[in-house]
Amino acid sequence: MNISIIGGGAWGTTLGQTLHDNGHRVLIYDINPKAVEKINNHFHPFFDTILPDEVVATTSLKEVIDFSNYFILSVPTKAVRSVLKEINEVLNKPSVFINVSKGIEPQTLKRVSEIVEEEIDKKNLEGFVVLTGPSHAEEVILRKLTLLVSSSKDQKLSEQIQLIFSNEQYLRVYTSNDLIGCEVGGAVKNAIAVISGACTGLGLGENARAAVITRGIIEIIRVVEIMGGKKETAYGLTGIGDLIVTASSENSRNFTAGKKIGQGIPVDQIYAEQKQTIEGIRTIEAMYHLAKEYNVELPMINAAYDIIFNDLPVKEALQNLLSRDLKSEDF
Ligand SMILES: NC(=O)c1ccc[n+]([C@@H]2O[C@H](COP(=O)([O-])OP(=O)(O)OC[C@H]3O[C@@H](n4cnc5c(N)ncnc54)[C@H](O)[C@@H]3O)[C@@H](O)[C@H]2O)c1
Ligand SMILES: O=P(O)(O)OC[C@H](O)CO
Repeated sequence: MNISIIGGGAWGTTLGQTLHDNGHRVLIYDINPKAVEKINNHFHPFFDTILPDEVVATTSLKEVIDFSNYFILSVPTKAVRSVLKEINEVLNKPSVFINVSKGIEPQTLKRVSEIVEEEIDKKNLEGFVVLTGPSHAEEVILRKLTLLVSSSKDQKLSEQIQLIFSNEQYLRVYTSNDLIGCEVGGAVKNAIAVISGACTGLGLGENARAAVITRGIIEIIRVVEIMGGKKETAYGLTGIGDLIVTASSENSRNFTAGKKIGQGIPVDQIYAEQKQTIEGIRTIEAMYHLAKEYNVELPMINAAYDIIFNDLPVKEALQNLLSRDLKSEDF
């Protein structure tokens, strides 16, 4: 198959290699000419890896649209709406959108599937799939074992995407019928990973990390349920699985950003120093608004919001969390 990849960063380029491994032809589109040049010189734009000659890139949106009717969305979530508007202006055939970005729009609380439905003309929207799960690009590019989940309202389509991405060497894809749960888990785990990193930056230890991960899954479940997903989905790869890999890894951009927050580094400086996408801070903003709008209890996310957006010192935020009424853990 021909498959178009929108966004040739760490993840999009890595998936390009996987699709090539699986016998597909890929064309990557990126707004950044330097990334495109690197890929066309067979270097991964972020990792020290030589790419297969057939993994090629372009800065031409028209070229990537003409190339196929399967589009992988691997730009940061904040760019998804604008890039879809641009695609919609040129697109003239029914197409499938496979989202691999992980976030929720703070202003609208929309998931990427909803943004796609709003921005792509109905006649050209053949289907939507989210492909998500615990997957550091650093490992997938080295073909290290990884499990993902493909989910769509259209079961046949999620099975097709499962087949396209799976191989017997390193990548196994499961399907799920809970699109909302998969989208929400993948997004909210980034917010919890920032919080986990902040604990490490503050000098707290593994006890604190285990506590953040465990109470984090409770906050994820609350969001999944309020947004219409199934809580069981959060127990799987797209929830607990992705939370573990992100909230306990120095490879994670979200964990690393959180660590810097814990060390008292201002968020503007973190964004300026970190070239790659950090989704979690924006998701903390989205979840803070969701908690207010739907009256959901998200104490860790609210504390993180106060640190990042209201300049509350990290130690004070922690003190506030610890001085809440004592309660039972019974489920
Ligand atoms: N890196 C990973 O390990 C990983 C794994 C799974 C999912 N993700 C998710 O994938 C998404 C992308 O992450 P990444 O790590 O590849 O980020 P990245 O910063 O490495 O790459 C993003 C790319 O998108 C390009 N881009 C930005 N705006 C664009 C636009 N309007 N048009 C075209 N290209 C544009 C950038 O130039 C950049 O090359 C994020 O939502 C992330 O959470 C990342
Ligand atoms: O490096 P991060 O924090 O963006 O996480 C990457 C992936 O989402 C892990 O599944």
